This record gives sequence, structure tokens and C-alpha cells, in this order.
Amino acid sequence: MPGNKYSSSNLPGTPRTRLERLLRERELKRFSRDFNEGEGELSSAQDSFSPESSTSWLNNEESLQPLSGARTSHDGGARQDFQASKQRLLVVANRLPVSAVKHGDSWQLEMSAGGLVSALLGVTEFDTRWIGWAGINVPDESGQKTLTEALAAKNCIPVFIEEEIAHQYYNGYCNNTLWPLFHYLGLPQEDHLATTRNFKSQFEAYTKANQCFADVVSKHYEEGDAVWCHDYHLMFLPKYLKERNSDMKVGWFLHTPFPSSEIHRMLPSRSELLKSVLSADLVGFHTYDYARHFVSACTRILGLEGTPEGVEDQGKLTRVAVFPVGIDPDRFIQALELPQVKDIVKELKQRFAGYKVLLGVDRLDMIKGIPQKILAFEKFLEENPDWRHKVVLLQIAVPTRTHVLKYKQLTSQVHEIVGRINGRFGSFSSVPIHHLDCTLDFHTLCAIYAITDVALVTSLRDGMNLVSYEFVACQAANKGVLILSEFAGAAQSLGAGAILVNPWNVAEVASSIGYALNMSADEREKRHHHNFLHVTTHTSQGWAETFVSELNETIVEAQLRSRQIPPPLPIEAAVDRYACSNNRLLILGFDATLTEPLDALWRKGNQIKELKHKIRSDLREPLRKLCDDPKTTVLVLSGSNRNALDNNFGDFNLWLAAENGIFLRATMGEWMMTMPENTSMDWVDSVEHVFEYFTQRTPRSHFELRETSLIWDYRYSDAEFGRLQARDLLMHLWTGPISNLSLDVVQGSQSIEVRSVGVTKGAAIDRILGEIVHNKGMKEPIDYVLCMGHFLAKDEDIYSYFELMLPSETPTSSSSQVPTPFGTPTAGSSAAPLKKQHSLSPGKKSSFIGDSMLDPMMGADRMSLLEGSSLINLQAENYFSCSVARKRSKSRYLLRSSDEVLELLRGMANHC
Ligand SMILES: O=P(O)(O)OC[C@H]1O[C@H](O[C@H]2O[C@H](CO)[C@@H](O)[C@H](O)[C@H]2O)[C@H](O)[C@@H](O)[C@@H]1O
Ligand SMILES: O=c1ccn([C@@H]2O[C@H](COP(=O)(O)OP(=O)(O)O)[C@@H](O)[C@H]2O)c(=O)[nH]1
Repeated sequence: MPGNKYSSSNLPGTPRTRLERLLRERELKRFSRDFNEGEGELSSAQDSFSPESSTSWLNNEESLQPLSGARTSHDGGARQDFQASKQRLLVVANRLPVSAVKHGDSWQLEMSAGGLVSALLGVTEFDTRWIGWAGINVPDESGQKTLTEALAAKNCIPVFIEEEIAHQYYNGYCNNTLWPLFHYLGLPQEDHLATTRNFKSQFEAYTKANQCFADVVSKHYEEGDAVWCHDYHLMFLPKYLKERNSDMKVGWFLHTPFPSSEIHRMLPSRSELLKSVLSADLVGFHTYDYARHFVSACTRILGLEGTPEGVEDQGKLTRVAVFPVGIDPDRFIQALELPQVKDIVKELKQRFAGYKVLLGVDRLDMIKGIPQKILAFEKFLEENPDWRHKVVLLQIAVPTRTHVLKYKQLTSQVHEIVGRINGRFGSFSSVPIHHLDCTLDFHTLCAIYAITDVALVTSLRDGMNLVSYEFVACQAANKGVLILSEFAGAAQSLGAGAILVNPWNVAEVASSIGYALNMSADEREKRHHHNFLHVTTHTSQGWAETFVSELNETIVEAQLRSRQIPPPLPIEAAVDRYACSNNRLLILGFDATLTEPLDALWRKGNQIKELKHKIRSDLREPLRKLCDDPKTTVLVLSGSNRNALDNNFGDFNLWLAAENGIFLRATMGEWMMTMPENTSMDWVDSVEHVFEYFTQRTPRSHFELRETSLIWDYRYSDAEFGRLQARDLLMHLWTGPISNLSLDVVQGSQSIEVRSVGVTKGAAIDRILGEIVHNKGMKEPIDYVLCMGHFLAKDEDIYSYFELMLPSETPTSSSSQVPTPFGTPTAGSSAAPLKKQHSLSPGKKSSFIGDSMLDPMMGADRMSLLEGSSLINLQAENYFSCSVARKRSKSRYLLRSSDEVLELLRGMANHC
């Protein structure tokens, strides 16, 4: 990106691979950090947001430290320099690290709870601005101004959302629809009478809220910034941002699980959300499973191509990668050394003397499996009477999303179970469960983690779960045991040191509690050591650095890739050159060039087969005009069979070349063959057998037996499955029927074609032109060529054919494997001797070009006629080779879709 000083491509001696570049960037960062630490100018505590306190907003007391990157007046010069070298990062999340809360008549800024805030507090490496929803309704302008100013001191920028929209966006679409769905809890029943339970109105509010975020981001964005969007609240944000500025560097990270595509497809707006997320440059998840689910949702629901790198849509890659979050362990480890924390530890130890302490810390959310945890504890007490009155469960249930009905119901349910169990197993002097509906301050939380013997994390699903990390960080002395749900993302990192459980299996959790309480000191030590090492080496700081480095890198790679993509066809210039030429040749592909766009076919479901090979109706008129222009020759050159071309173009005055140019006819005349030497179909039975086998096993795939080739087409099948089947099919072909035959296997993006060696459009064009020139009795040289199609790589030799006709100073696009004009070096091409073949299907009348029996005037002589008569006089500026919707191409130009083809042909037709 121009002006982006963080593009590693700007560095001298640029490393060539992504890994090299990322390692180098890391090293530079480490160097810069070490340097500054050595100077003693910057301590991370100074530079980061301090969450341990809250402040009154109206009083504007500055007891909170600013977020990283805030410039304060007492900054020294070195600090300024270091700050200046930091990359600007806009963190955009629904929640700001502080929430404005009303206390009586005044407002206070309080620390927000939840893992996302905790994770991002550790991010100090960047010059960060945090953009998020203010969390409260502030309708008046002066109120908004005051809050904005108060937040600015923390480098926070509020997004104000009107109350009803915020309600439907946050309580409705986010937390009543996306949240339960992404955690495998299904969708709520839609209720048309209640707007809050109506997908449509909630969805509209969601899009509006995302627009509000986009407005604020755009306002604060500076060129070169990295914009990091967070979580399911902001799935539309990447799209809105890119629409405003396509150069913006946009990453999106999901903190929750991304469910299996079978779950995601239940969502009414499933496609829009996926497409929007794909507008980002980089998409990140906590675990490989979530990333895998996302890619397969894109392939199955959107029909796009999933690659090991991410998701590809017409050559545009959205990178998808895994970035497991961590915590800032030092914050916890250092807190335990504070006298006030030590006091709380002492007090708690006295309070629970003689008891083993089990701990749960969760937002009071149905995904956290709090009822299941408590029921498992009940079962444990039931089965282990010896442990009664020797063990307590402390359950900290942080209130959350209290306006959502399901959360209210959960609160009552949990209270009821706790009451019942305490009644059952409690005594005058003790109760087994201490359940607190509250938010703890940071120091108390650390102290509780430190005195705990067994932490119980029983989430039914959880993106990561940072409580498990925090517990481990605070257990250096105690070496307590972690019981961890296998459905939390953390199970993939802390699984080896924890006791993994299925939270739905209450009996298993109960017995795990027993196992943990009785575990030997030696085993506890080993398990703790393993997890402690992980928690202290996989920090939130590293997480953010890796994500932003990858984002920078993704942009560099996209630039490199886009350099290989042909530039867009300058339609106006192509039309102008056409207008002032005298003898023009238009070579047009058919499928995906002149046919309906795939999207339209896709939607029409079962009618696909009928519609598949039809020319777009809106193209008929301009095409007819072009065909009827005496100064223009139109040739449709396609892989399709003769029938398909006859049916579509029989009433146009043009030339048709079917089966990649093997058959040729003017629509006024008979079909003839250009390359009879390439039409042997001896191999067809054995290949057909394999194609049949795979067609039966791949729903919505089909194969087509053409006169000179066989094609298996899986473009309407599930993309992922289709690709797997295609790989398998190729293996079968190579090891079986074609292993000893001289055949070409041509892979399309969603097809596999088997044809005789040497049959390509480039090989056929020479003879086709010979025939056309002769047939039309052309006297004037061709001075304009448009050669345009969605051609397979193998058939792109046609572009090179014309390149070689240009005056010699014109650079050619490729020098290897190109046919020479009027005779290619390829085996079986026009240079080979012509001979009659008898493998054509009966019923079609064909002549061979060069077959003296059928047409004594045609043949090899005609080729030399053309060669010798310089009937092509093409200047570079009059040659337009153009790929349609295939970005990896040797063509000079690119048109993105058949819509643009329409625009071009209409423009030309205006000059007929
Ligand atoms: O902001 P709230 O609606 O009150 O909810 C709090 C946060 O909950 C979710 O946290 C997730 O992020 C954690 C860090 O990556 C992860 O460990 C945890 O498993 C997730 O549930 C939510 O995704 C955040 O957006 C909320 O802020
Ligand atoms: O009273 C509390 C208890 C916990 N937490 C924090 O809330 C976060 C919970 O994150 P987790 O990833 O476990 O789950 P989430 O709530 O984000 O789904 C942790 O960082 C806790 O330290 C908090 O802010 N206040």
C-alpha cells in the first residue's frame, strides 16, 4: 500500500517468503522493544490501560491510565520517537474497555468485564485507538461531547447508537440470535408480534449499528492504519469499511466458536454475513476447527473455493488463519505480590480453613454450563459423603446481558438449583455452594484464583475461555488442578495439563472432581508446569502482534498477487480502436463469456441443466449488430459441442468453432473439421467408466460425452466435496485407463476434461483463420483482434498466437509453448499432416478442411495462402486479448464477468 511504512516490502533486501518476512518483522520488533527497555523510557505498565480501578466520568478524575499509545505532555523525546515508530492500530469492538455507568445522578467509567476486554488490555505494542459502543444511550449532543472527551483520555472513541437500535442490535441480533447459534444452541423462535424477537427488525438494527461503527472508523482512519474488527457484533463492518476505502487494511477476528456449516446455514442472513466477513483482508479464529468451519461454510453456502490459505473468490483471496488468544500473565503474577492482594489471600485462607476450594468464574451465560457444573458438584457430594463439609464451591457469576430473556431465566434457574443443594447438604455452620452474582475487582479475583484447589470450567461451548488461563497464571504456589470442558477453545492449548471433561456428562464431571481432589502433589505439579509454560509463553501481546503482522503481510502478498493479474480491459479504448478499424476479428468464448452468470443459475436450482448453455438474452441484440457489420467477423470459439452452438447461434451471421476448434462452420454453411488427426476416441469407454462412477457418487455433478472429448463437470456440486472427488478421479485416471495413452487431462476450476493431445484453441485457430479468410475472400488485412473468453489455461495459447503476429518490438506475454503463426510446433497441431479419421459420431455431416474428396479447394494450400498474403496486419494497440473472470491468465486484459462483456459488446455495436 503506498505510504504504508509497515509493509515489509519497503525494507531493503526484502525476504521473499511470508515466513521469512514475518520472522524478520518479529525480530525488528524485538530489537526495538529491547532497545527501549534498555533505555528505560517505557514501561509496559506506564503504557497500558490499567484496569484495576474505575473513575467518575463527570468528575473526570484521571485515575485510569490511558491506553497504549496515548501521548502525555510529560513524554520524553525517546518515548516520542518510540511512539512515532509504533504502528497505528484501530481496535474496533462492540465493547470499550470501560463502560459508562450511571450512579445516582452521576456517571462513572468502570472496567468492562469479559474475555475480549481482558485479551486486548495486554496489547501494548501498537499506537492503539479503541473504537466501541458507548454502552449507554446518550441522546443529547452535549452529553455525547462530554463522554467523548472523557473517553479520549483513555484513547477510546465512542460509537453512539440510538437506544432502540442498540437494543435490537445488541440484545436482539447479537445476543439472542448470533450468540446462541454460534454456540450450537440453535435459533430462537421468531415472534412476529414482538419486534425484539423478529429477525428482520433485529437484522436491520444490526446493519444500522454496523454502519454507525463504519462512520466512526472512517472518521478516525489515517492512511497506513491497521483496522482490527472484533467479533460477531461486527460482521458487516469489513464490507462497509472496504466500500468506503478499498485500500484500508482490515482484519476481523472472531472470539466465539464458528460453528459447523450445518449450523451456520440455519441463519436467514447466512450468505450476506459470510460475504461481508470475506471483504476483510485477514480473518482470524481461536482454533483450527473454527477456521475450518468458516472455510467450509464459504465453500458450501457461497460455492467459493477454500484453499489452505483461505477463501478464494475469482482470484481474490481472503486469508483465514488461526490466532489463539492468551492473557497478560505478568499482570496476574505481579498482582499476587501486592500487599493488598496478599491481605485478601490471607483473609480467604482463614475463611475457608479446613476446606478444599472449588472455583467457577463465569459470566452468567447459558454457554458457560453453570447449572451442569452445580449438578455435577451435587452428584459428587451425593457419592462422596466423606467430602461433605470439607469442600466448598465458590461460583462467581458475573451478571451479563441482563435485558435478554434467556439470561434472566438462567439466573432464576441457577438460584433455584443452588438453593436446593445448599438446603440438601448445608448445615448451620456451612453451606457447600457460595454463589455470588457479582463482578469482582481485579485484586480480589487474583486472590481467589490463588487460593483455589480446583477450578471448574464446564462451558458447553466457549470461544477460548480466559478464566482457565488466569487461574493457571495465579497457581505458581498452590499448583491447583484445572477441570476443563473439551468444548472450550482453551482445551486445545491447556488440554494436556487439565482434566478434560464433557460438561454434559454430569457423572464424568463429578468423578473428575473426586480425581482432582485426591490427585498426588507430583501429578499436580507436572500438570501445572505444562499449563503454566503455555500461559506464560502464549500471551495476548504475542497474539495481537502476530495478527497485525499477518495483516500487514497479507496486504503485501495481495499486492504481489495483483501484479500477476491482468489489468481491467479499458473498454472505452477497445471500443474506440474498434470504431476506427476496417477489418475486425472478434473471437468470443461461449460458456461463462456469453452465458448467464453462474449466480443466477445457482438460484434457479433445478433448472440449472436447461439454462446452463444459453446465451444471455440481453447479449443477443448487440451481438447481432456486430455479426451483421460487413467490416466485422465474429467467431464463437468454444469447448461446447456443435449442438450447443447450433442451438444458440444458428440464426446469427457468424462463425462457430466447436469442441475447442476441431469443428468449424459459418452459420450459413456446413460443419467441417480442422484437426481430423486429433479425433480418435479409442480411449473413451474406459474413461467414461470412471466418469460414470464419480458422477453417481457426487451429487449434482454430471459428465458430457462430446465428439472429441469427455468432460466431468462438478460446478453445481458442493465445492469442497467436488474438489475431493476430482482429486480422487484424477488418481483413478492416471493409474488406470489413460496411463499408457497419449491424452491430455485438462483441469478446469470445477471440471476435468480428457481430450487428445494437442487439441487446444491455439492449435486450431491457425486453420480456422485460413478457412475464414479464404471463405470470405478477404482482401483487406485484419487490423483489429479482440480475443476474449473464460478459457482454460491450456487454451490460452490462442492469446500467444496473436502476440506473435505483432510487430517485433511489441513485447510478447509468454514465449514458451506458443504456436507459431500458421503452424504450431505442438504434436498433433495444424503442422501435422492431415488425414481422414472415422471416429466422428454419425448423423452430423462434416467435411474435413483439407479433405480433397469433400472439398478439393480447401486444404494445406489454403494455409500457405494466408501465410504468404500478410492478411493480418495487427498493431499492438489494436490487439485485445482478454480473460473473462479468470484472474490467473496470460491475457493482456481482464473483464470480471459477462456483465462487463455485455457493456463492451454494446459499446462496439453502437459503432456498427
Ligand atoms: O460484552 P458482553 O456482551 O458483556 O460479553 C463479554 C464478552 O464475551 C465474549 O467473549 C469471548 O471472548 C473471549 C476472548 O477471546 C473468549 O475467551 C471467550 O470464550 C468468548 O466468549 C464475546 O465474544 C465478547 O465479544 C464479549 O465482549
Ligand atoms: O468479576 C469478574 C470476573 C471475571 N472477569 C473477567 O472476565 C473474563 C472472562 O473471559 P472468558 O474468556 O473466560 O469468557 P467470556 O466472558 O469472555 O465469555 C476474564 O478475563 C475474567 O478475568 C471480570 O472482568 N470480572
